[in-house]
Amino acid sequence: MDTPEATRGGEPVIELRQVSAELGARPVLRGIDLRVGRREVVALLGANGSGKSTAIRTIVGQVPVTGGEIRLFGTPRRRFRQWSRVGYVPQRTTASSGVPATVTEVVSAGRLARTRFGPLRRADREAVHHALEQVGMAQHAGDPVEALSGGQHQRVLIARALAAEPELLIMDEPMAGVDLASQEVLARTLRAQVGAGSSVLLVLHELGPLEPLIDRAVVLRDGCVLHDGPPPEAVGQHALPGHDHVHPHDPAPRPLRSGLLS
Ligand SMILES: Nc1ncnc2c1ncn2[C@@H]1O[C@H](COP(=O)(O)OP(=O)(O)OP(=O)(O)O)[C@@H](O)[C@H]1O
Repeated sequence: MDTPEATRGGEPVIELRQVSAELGARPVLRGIDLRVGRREVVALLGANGSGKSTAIRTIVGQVPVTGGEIRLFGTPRRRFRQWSRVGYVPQRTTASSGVPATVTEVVSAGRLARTRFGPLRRADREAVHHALEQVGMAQHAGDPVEALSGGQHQRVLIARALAAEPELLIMDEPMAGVDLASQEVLARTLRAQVGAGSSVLLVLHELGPLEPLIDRAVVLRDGCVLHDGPPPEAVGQHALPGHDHVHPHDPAPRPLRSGLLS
């Protein structure tokens, strides 16, 4: 009989087995396997449209699966309810979703999974403040989010995910369209989270400043897993032909040479 993963100390925090998903009747994920172990940092890479965001969104329940199975902390996702254990940073869209709110209000929303939608107590307010400090935004606590730069807004979204003190962070392109200073802050924040024992799954276009943190890379192409193993640099970019990659979130899209990532 197989030894259960949990008793080997390797219970995955995320496990996708042969997961398929469709968007608008179009197959976008075509049977992907993806595993994130406890304390592991996994980068999900691939060209535009390869299915990275869709994979992430199936995990957090925003896109239904048409086949296969997803487990979170060993529980089938359909039955998973412990969302305070998961911090999710969606792909950044507009600065404020049109709703007037302060930085503190947005970050406090991330705490609701812990308060079960009750009022924030002192420990909750402290957690919100700590999350803002981690991303270097405490001095902007009372600012309207509409007034923030793209990088500052991204830091706020990350603070919102951290406010629940999650064990698992799922981030969709946290570095996209973010200025260098904010990238450094995000890298530092992630380092601290990983040091404290968090597990991380993040969509990236380039490993960039996060490279030293990445344990493993899963590369998607056309909704299938093309590579699962060491990050691309380690397997040799030249071994796999690249092509120009245009980032959709860049204000002025420019081609990047990204080898295996394209
Ligand atoms: N609502 C939708 N309806 C139909 N097709 C969609 C929808 N959203 C995305 N798609 C298509 O699904 C495919 C996968 O999209 P997805 O956003 O998962 O890719 P991605 O790898 O995250 O790309 P990017 O790097 O551009 O963010 C793309 O071809 C996209 O055009």
